[in-house]
Amino acid sequence: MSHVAVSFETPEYVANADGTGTLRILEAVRLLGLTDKTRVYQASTSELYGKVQEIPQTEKTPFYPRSPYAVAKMYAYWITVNYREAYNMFACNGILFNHESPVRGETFVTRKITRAAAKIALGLQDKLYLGNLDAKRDWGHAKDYVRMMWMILQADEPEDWVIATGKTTSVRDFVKMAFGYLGVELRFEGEGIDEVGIIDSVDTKRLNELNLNPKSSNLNPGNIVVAVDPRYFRPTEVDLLIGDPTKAKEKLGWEPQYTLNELVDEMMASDLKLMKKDEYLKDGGYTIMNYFE
Ligand SMILES: Nc1nc2c(ncn2[C@@H]2O[C@H](COP(=O)(O)OP(=O)(O)O[C@H]3O[C@H](CO)[C@@H](O)[C@H](O)[C@@H]3O)[C@@H](O)[C@H]2O)c(=O)[nH]1
Repeated sequence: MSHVAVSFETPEYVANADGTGTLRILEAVRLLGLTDKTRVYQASTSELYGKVQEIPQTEKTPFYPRSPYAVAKMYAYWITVNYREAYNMFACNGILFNHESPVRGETFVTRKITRAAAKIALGLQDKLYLGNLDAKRDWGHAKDYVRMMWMILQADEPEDWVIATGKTTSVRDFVKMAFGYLGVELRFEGEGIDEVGIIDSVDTKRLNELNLNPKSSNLNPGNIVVAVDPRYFRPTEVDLLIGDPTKAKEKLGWEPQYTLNELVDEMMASDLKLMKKDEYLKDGGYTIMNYFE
């Protein structure tokens, strides 16, 4: 269970799956006598930092979890450390900051944005509704992070590691980057729940390059394509995350290979391709499913 907002609706389930679930795996290794030949990677998270106590966040920054998900993950973190110390188990926490890709679940904010931007470009959707546009995240490419998971398990000693890019970007700026891929410049106006994203300009040459038809798309200057829906606000929010991956770089030689721009471009290209299938079906007279968070 990895969705922070959903964890407020299912707090007991997340404690069981993400907290006690980790204990069950560690116990299985111990009780089966597999400690000497097993290496355990615990998918820890930057959500542990929550209401951040230090900027940027390192392996030494104190935790302040802000959701049932993060509290359950806090148990998972410490039980992993405890089994390492108590039973000499090769058990590690990878404290991964947000990592994204074209196969990210559609209810996480990056994918929700790239899918919607692609649908708006194809005339299949009018508007994208989001929650907190000010939230800032340290977004990296999942491929870089999964490579690091593997490196953590090959290390000489079991340790805990921060995996991050060291850069932070707001949700609002991520939206601008996604529309930027389409040759569209957005401007934001208004405040709080009245804030909207309006199309400032459209580069028709870029639309042609992408084989998008300006007439059937919803990309027209003046169109409101982003609005705020308070249903997506969280009872307690994590406002700012930015990690310091110095330890991983220096001790394991990890270097991320993707920039955020490359990640956004890859996600946009993939979602345009995916949504073109919907366009094809719609043109053929079929009903297009609407996907909502
Ligand atoms: N999901 C979502 N988030 C929104 C929206 N509008 C604004 N946001 C804001 O966008 C930020 C990122 O939300 P998510 O993409 O849902 O990710 P997350 O809460 O940061 O958690 C992800 O990253 C953690 C760290 O790696 C993971 O531990 C966690 O499982 C998840 O993958 C949050 O501050 C959230 O409030 C929206 O419509 N939907």
